[in-house]
Amino acid sequence: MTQQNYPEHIDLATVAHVEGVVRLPGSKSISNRILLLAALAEGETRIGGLLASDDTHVMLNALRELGVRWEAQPTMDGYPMHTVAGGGGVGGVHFAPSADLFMGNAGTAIRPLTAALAVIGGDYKLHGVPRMHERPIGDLVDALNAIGAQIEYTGNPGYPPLHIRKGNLTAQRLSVRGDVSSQFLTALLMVAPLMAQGHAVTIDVVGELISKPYIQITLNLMRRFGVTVEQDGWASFTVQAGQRYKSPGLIHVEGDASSASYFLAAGAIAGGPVRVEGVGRDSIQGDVRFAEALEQMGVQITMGDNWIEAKSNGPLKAVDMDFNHIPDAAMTIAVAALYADGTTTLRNIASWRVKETDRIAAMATELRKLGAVVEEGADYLKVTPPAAIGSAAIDTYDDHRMAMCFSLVALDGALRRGNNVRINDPKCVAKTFPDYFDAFAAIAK
Ligand SMILES: O=C(O)C1=C[C@@H](OP(=O)(O)O)[C@@H](O)[C@H](O)C1
Ligand SMILES: C=C(OP(=O)(O)O)C(=O)O
Repeated sequence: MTQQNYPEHIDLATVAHVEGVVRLPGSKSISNRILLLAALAEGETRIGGLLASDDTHVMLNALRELGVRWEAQPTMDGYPMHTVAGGGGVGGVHFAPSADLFMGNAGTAIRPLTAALAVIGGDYKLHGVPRMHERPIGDLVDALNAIGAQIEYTGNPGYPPLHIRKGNLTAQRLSVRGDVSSQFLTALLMVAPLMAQGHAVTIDVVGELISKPYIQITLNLMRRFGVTVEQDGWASFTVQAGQRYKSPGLIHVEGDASSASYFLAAGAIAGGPVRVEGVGRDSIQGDVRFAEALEQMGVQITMGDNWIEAKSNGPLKAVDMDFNHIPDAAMTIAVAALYADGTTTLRNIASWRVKETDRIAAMATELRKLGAVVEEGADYLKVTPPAAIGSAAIDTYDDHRMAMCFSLVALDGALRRGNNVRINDPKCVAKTFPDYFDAFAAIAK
């Protein structure tokens, strides 16, 4: 796995100011979607800028176990170029007939692969780290089993581990709940062309769909691989018969917009300007809208096609916002709220409870350690900053975003020298950003 040699915990040395340019690692969401689409497509795909982290290694290793040929070659710009041999398109996808696959804690790997393997058929076991076995997958399994898939739970019903056997999928119409994770709909959309042989396939969404911008990423990348999806609002999606995934040849992975949030927030809290390169106005990721939230907090934001810059503009303004569209980057707002001039409310974030940890509970616990007054609800968080941020050792719950979010407070401590904030178990950043603390140290001068 992708481990940097970080110590047991990180204490930042004293820094004078925060400023600089950060070249972002590739987007996790885009990387894992492209890998699977490339494996399902006709022809060979060359992928520039793929994220190298635990989540993408899980997907790459699974594809290798399934007999998909891929290789990585170094390039002049420091990022490897991955080449994935396609599976021959719809009807021509030949995965190994059986495999035992470790999915780590990568939602973007287990959910789409479950759908793909159920549709392709074979004898597959999928399992992950203990937390993965607490993350729901029942809505996706129900949707697939209802149309003839053979997926069994080998642990607790509704959760991985899973055993997938060969089923007989024939449906022209299926439905899936959209209110626990958008990844279930993403998974079904990605395999819909494999089912749409001889007839169209329509997917109906039951319940209010959450995290909608991630569906836009899915549809955008499917289009890049030659498949268009007809959309009836957010309620139903149709893939017409006879479409096949075709390799676009070369495809480039944007920088990760969720990873960008920590650097932008650092610029917002501690001076700046801090510029991130790799995402900007042209991005297909919803999390670029984190910049809008910062703007509402009074931060000076400038944006180019492929970069975003944040500069502090005095103390932050407290906000009361719905963050359903950017659940990952919203965690960064919860920590930035420590520097606001009043109570910040994050609404409509229930999905936080079923991610790497119960993020609403974890965030509330750790913010309180620093002296904040936090009110926690089933789907919201209210953060009132303390008069002075205290010293604390922050626990990270094996959640990369907890570690990256709270690095902002460690930074504040290092700048103002009044407090000391230690980050326990920083290695968990390996899920999406293995050298995060090195990149962070480079802007804290
Ligand atoms: O499809 C994706 O790439 C993702 C969707 C989101 O999950 P939910 O749809 O479960 O909110 C997000 O939190 C996750 O990090 C990545
Ligand atoms: C929720 C996340 O990951 P996953 O793709 O495993 O759902 C995340 O990266 O914040």
